[in-house]
Amino acid sequence: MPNAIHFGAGNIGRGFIGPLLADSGYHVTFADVNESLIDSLNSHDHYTVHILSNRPSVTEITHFSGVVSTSPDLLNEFPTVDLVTTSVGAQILPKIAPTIAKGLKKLYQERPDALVDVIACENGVGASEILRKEVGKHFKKDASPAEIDFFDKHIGFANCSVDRIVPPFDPTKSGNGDSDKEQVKEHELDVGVEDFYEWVVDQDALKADHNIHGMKLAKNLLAYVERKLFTLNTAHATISYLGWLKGYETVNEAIEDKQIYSIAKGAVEESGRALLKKHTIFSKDEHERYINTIMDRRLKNPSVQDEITRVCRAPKRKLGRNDRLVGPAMMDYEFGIGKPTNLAQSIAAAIWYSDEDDEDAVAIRNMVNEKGVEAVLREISGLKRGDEKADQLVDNVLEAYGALKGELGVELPN
Ligand SMILES: NC(=O)c1ccc[n+]([C@@H]2O[C@H](COP(=O)([O-])OP(=O)(O)OC[C@H]3O[C@@H](n4cnc5c(N)ncnc54)[C@H](O)[C@@H]3O)[C@@H](O)[C@H]2O)c1
Ligand SMILES: O=P(O)(O)OC[C@@H](O)[C@@H](O)[C@H](O)[C@H](O)CO
Repeated sequence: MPNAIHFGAGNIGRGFIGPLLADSGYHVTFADVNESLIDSLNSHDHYTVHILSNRPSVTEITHFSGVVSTSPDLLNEFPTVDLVTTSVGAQILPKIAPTIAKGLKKLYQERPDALVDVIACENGVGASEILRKEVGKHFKKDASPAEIDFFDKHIGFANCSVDRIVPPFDPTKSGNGDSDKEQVKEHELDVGVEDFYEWVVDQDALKADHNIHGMKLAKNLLAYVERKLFTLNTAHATISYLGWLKGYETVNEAIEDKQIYSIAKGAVEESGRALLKKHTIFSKDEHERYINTIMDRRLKNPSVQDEITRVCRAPKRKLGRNDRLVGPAMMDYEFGIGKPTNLAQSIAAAIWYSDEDDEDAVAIRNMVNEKGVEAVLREISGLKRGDEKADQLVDNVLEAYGALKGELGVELPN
């Protein structure tokens, strides 16, 4: 039986990547910092994935175990590993890199001929490449030439696009009916997922053939990553930041607000125009269908009750230069498309987001109060002063930020 180590036993780990690996015959060792989650994984021989749709169904997941990611026991899993995957959050990748580096050294000692791939299943451009650089720094420190050769030639780091909405799971709120026996949550490992999924992996970066059902292989990975991040995630974030300011708690509530729907649709049209110019593999008709499926089917799925605070989480990452808001807005300027007014409203709403339980949001509000909004755009979003296009976006967002209160007709936080 092939073996996979998956870092992050959260929603995507248990609800998407873990199940695809298990269904393809892998034993999955989940590695997570959450000790009680690991105890639970080790004390159950199965858990259930609930498909949240108007035709609900369930799949039972078996052949998994858990290990605390900070425990030395995790290193003992590496000599038999075939594939390493992650879904911990892009900002966490540098934290797990030293462990992966140590594990790969152990793998080299016991199986110097092994070919192993590492796939970071995170929202973000080039996540596996970022992980490769981080792991490489640790692996290559004090490494022998043979070890360095092993790292460079035997370990693949393949970027991917990973798409499946996996909200916090509460079967009583799934919209599938409380009385439906199939939807009763058995234990805390159970997870609810939308029926749609897409996992596209860079075929040129893989060192081995892993035969995983549901994993699509493709060249032009950047096109798939940006199409997904700059459409699904752009709309999701826009709906959620504006929704939070208007007092909604779920994505379903916020998307029914006509003003929010219209800004979100405008934002994905603005990003879509640039995406089609940059990535010519997608036709205009195909992209229009892609947008419509997201806006009118996936994000409106009444069986998926997603929390706005989950979608808004980590706003520093989401305001990053290459992420879902600033990334497509800058692409509009770069491809001469014009002023992305809807994206600017979305960026402004993200800066206004002030959930006290979100440490990024608190840091952004403090920065706004101490240094002003422009500092957020320059320092967090990397919009360099003197770069003409970046300066245009800054002006556009500052205008949107000031007008947002009037536009939405709500009181905004300090
Ligand atoms: N949930 C979704 O709809 C969805 C869809 C596509 C992609 N993603 C991406 O998948 C990744 C995970 O998202 P999620 O929704 O599953 O989050 P989550 O919070 O449900 O799961 C993350 C898991 O990582 C663990 N973790 C955190 N730090 C760790 C560390 N240092 N070592 C080991 N484990 C650690 C946490 O304990 C948690 O169990 C993110 O990059 C997200 O953008 C999520
Ligand atoms: O996971 P994040 O924090 O990057 O973004 C929140 C959601 O938009 C995201 O998890 C989506 O549900 C997911 O990307 C769908 O594929």
